[in-house]
Amino acid sequence: VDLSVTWLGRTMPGCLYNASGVWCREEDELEAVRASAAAALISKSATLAPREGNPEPRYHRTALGSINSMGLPNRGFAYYLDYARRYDYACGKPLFLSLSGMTLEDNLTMLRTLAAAGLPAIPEINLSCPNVPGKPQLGYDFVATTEALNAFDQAWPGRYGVKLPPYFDQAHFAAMAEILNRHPRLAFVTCINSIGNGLVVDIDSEAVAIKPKDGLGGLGGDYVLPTALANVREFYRLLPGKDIVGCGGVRSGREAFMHILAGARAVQVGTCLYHEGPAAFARIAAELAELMQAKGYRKLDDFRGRLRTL
Ligand SMILES: CC(C)(C)CCc1c(C(=O)O)[nH]c(=O)[nH]c1=O
Repeated sequence: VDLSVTWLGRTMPGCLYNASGVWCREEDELEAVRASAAAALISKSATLAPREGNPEPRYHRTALGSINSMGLPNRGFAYYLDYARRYDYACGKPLFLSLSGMTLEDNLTMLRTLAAAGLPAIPEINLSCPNVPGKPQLGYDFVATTEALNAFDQAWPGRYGVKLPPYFDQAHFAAMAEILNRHPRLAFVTCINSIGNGLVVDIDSEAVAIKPKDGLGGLGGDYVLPTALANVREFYRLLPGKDIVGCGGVRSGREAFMHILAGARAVQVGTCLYHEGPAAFARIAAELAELMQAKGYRKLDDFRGRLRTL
């Protein structure tokens, strides 16, 4: 069984890697992912300046997944750029850098600096990044998204990707697709980021689970799998020629299989990785291979995007 993935002009040895934000803020975490069965790696969304992030508790696990309001804690763009300068690209595992500037100008500064460095690292720009206060996150503001993508095309000469928040309305899928399809160098979209502003309540303490935002936070894990699959499948249909990276609810070979069936080129693991660590990649890959073997599939192209409707 062959789990390799060819995209962005290269072949990665498998189809699984980390979701930005999980096991990727510090160099030792990135190195642990790279040394694992992960087939690629992506860094924690970088802002221009380092950030402490929100007060703790800011992450909480539940029986069905996770809630977080981390607040973009990261070492700052220069730290991840330095890692990208020293990275051994010949290892065959692509390095992605997630960017989440506090302003559009910061995103452009990071893109221009990365371009000047001339490295094989690929930017994945986080469209859940903060927008003007009082306005929705960038990915939910179609005018701001249009302006941002036009600016990214000017600041970055190569191929890039964006991390999308989940959409829940057919008109929103269509509106975003119309925008994304105007950008030929936008090579991939990663669906989905956490489902925003959930609220977890503890009935014993009669309190919320996390401190920031009076308990509101992004949901991950089992909670988000159907929404993640829907976003993968809709954008797979709506963005011909672009790759979709599946993210959301992957905890075994089964969910990885579902994401690829829905059209995913590669698959990211977040909440499950947070708790299991990088050993999760070998386990999930083995489970996926076993599932493919049982179904008579030899490679991912045998079933990618073949989700049947009734
Ligand atoms: C939510 C933001 C802080 C604006 C961006 C960073 C981010 C965070 C975070 O750092 O809180 N958590 C997520 O689940 N997704 C994200 O994209």
